[in-house]
Amino acid sequence: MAQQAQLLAEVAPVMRVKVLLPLPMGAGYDYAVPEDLSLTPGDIVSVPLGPREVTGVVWPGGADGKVPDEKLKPVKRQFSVPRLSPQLMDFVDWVASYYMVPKGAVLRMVLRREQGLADVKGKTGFRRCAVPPHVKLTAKRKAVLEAAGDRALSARELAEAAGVTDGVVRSLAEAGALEPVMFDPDPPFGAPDPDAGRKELSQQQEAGAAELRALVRDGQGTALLDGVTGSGKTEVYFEAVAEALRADPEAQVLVMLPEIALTLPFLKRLEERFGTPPAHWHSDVSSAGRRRVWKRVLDGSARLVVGARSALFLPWQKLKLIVIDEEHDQAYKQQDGILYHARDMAVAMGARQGFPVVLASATPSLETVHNCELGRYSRVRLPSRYGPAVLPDVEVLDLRAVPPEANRWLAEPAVAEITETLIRGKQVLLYLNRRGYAPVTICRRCGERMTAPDSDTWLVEHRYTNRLICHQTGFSMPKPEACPHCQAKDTLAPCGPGVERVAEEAKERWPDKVVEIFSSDTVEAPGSAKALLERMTAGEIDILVATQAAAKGHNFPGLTLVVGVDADLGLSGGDLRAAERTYQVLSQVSGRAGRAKDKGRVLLQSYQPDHSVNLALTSGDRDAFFGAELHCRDEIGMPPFGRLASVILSAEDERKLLEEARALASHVPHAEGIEVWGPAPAPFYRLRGIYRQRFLIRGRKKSNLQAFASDWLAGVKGTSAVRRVVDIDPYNFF
Ligand SMILES: Nc1ncnc2c1ncn2[C@@H]1O[C@H](COP(=O)(O)OP(=O)(O)OP(=O)(O)O)[C@@H](O)[C@H]1O
Ligand SMILES: [Zn+2]
Repeated sequence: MAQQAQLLAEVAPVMRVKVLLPLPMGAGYDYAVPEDLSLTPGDIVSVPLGPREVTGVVWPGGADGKVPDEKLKPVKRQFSVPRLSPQLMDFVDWVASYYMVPKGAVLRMVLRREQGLADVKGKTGFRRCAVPPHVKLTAKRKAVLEAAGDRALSARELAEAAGVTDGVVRSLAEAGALEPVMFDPDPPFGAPDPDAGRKELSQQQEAGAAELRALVRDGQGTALLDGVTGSGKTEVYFEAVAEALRADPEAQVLVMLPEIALTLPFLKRLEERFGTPPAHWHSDVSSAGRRRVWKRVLDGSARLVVGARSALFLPWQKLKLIVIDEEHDQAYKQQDGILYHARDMAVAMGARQGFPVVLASATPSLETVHNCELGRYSRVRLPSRYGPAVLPDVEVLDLRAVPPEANRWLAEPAVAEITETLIRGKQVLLYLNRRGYAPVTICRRCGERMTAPDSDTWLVEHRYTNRLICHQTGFSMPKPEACPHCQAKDTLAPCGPGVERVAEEAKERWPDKVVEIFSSDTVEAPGSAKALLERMTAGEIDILVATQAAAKGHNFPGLTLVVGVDADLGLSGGDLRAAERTYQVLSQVSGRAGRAKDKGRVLLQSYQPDHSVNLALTSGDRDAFFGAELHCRDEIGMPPFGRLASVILSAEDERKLLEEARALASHVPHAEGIEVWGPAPAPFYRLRGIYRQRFLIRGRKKSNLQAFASDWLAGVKGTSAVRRVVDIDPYNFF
């Protein structure tokens, strides 16, 4: 018997599992399971990899058995956290195949906040207690005692609240005047209450809400909430959120916003509506804050999450609804790393896992409009503004007839209307989607255009910081006194307007008014954006000069006039979506005007007053514009009728780049309905010293571009000198 058992032990195969690591690798590795562990797919483990120890996940599909037993390394340990859900792992696999990237690279987006796995030690906090009589109370100590409450705060928090150093807090605690308590550094989030702050809905809103509630009860499908600016889309989709939370006490809901840093007021609104602050996920959130969200999403206790696109890859346990606000926004497309589109991935995730998705916008993308027309998405309309507010009048100012004076950017009729608005005590928004002072800096003597040293991009003058900055790479330098080309002094002149220059003009024209600039340069920290928006909301700013950053979702009750300083700006360039985007931004910006009782007005300064975008904006006939745009796209077989993918080659060595581009060009496989254009140099051919060439693949709607691209690229051997990136459904060709 004993002999037999020994024999069995010798031949019994080692238990193995496949572990996927968050590294750019397509498949996982096999590892041996130590006897004291029992592992299931989804378990988060730590394994040896060369000299390192790496966190990975036991992946479905089983071990491949390629490595012989004796070479197999054992799993080091299993983290005592809930396992990843099978749905999430399926999603990782699917994203990897759709975007042609290794699974491990997608897993890295899930495990990025793996510090959520560390057994974080409880922190000591301090709270108020009876102060022993012998304790001397200085002013600083008194401030600490006043700031202390029944809830424990860390020494740092308490010190900050009292405006003293940590030392003061600690010495008080040592003297027994504060009670030390252990507290969880990642406390669970409050349970959202679906009925906490429900607003009375208008009839139109109630009808929309009823449709969305039905969608949630159905548990599947995508709906477009298509409502004009100020119609109360947010209030309406809150009802869908409430329904999902109500239906299942474990349900998790994700509300995605394109730019959360600028949307802090939104968190407040959610808190009021659901009675507790939501979990908040974004790159600007502190790493401790993100650790808390990650951990609490994984254990299922974070049920309401507001996040940027990367929130899609949180370790969801029971996701039951995703809402994507401003669904048309291109910020949903990731521009580096894995080039995913968060809206498209959310819709795909909902369809695969069987939960509904709500897309909200006043200016939906053509893709979404088309999907509604095909009946793939349902459409819920909110055609009028909430309450007494009505949509603004839009007028185009023909700059050919009334050009602004030299080096000025506001035409006479716009100036007159601004003056009149200010006299009435109302606010004005001057919109220009150009950061900085002037987009181009030219030498008046030799005509040299200032460019970045290792890029083909122009440098933009920023007076605010007195630097020349490249908006593509972030390169910056102080503005030189002499022209680097002809060495002449003081000849570098700004050319064209940026927000800073328009603000300068506004200050000159209306010297007693408060003029502020809202752009990503002037409001870098989320806190300063918030402060500026609050001042604008409170009516403390008369003229706000703003880029797109101000176009999204803000409510300024005193704002009645919006001037598009250069409404043509978005129309130039060979971009497929130029007209669509320009239309979207201008109507979002216009939507800021007259959201309270006073009717708003919008003036668009343009050299192309008859462009279809301007006609659609003035007539308010959005659907006609979309119809015409869709027709065009159909004729040329472009999305949403056809499909695109681009292959971007980049290298420091221009010769090797061109060689590889030529080799690829001569090996394009033949495939029915698929065409390849290029290679063409990227618009900024040289960026940070890297040269780039691009191919564009166009196929039919049902073409498998992934298979085509992978065959093609596999057929031409690459070199390590040339990087290849495939962008599926590309948005920007840069
Ligand atoms: N039923 C309601 N009761 C009270 N206030 C409402 C109601 N509906 C909307 N509002 C208010 O009207 C304003 C506009 O609503 P909301 O921000 O939801 O509109 P929106 O359609 O999302 O607008 P936009 O597309 O411009 O961001 C908000 O201040 C909101 O609080
Ligand atoms: Zn010069």
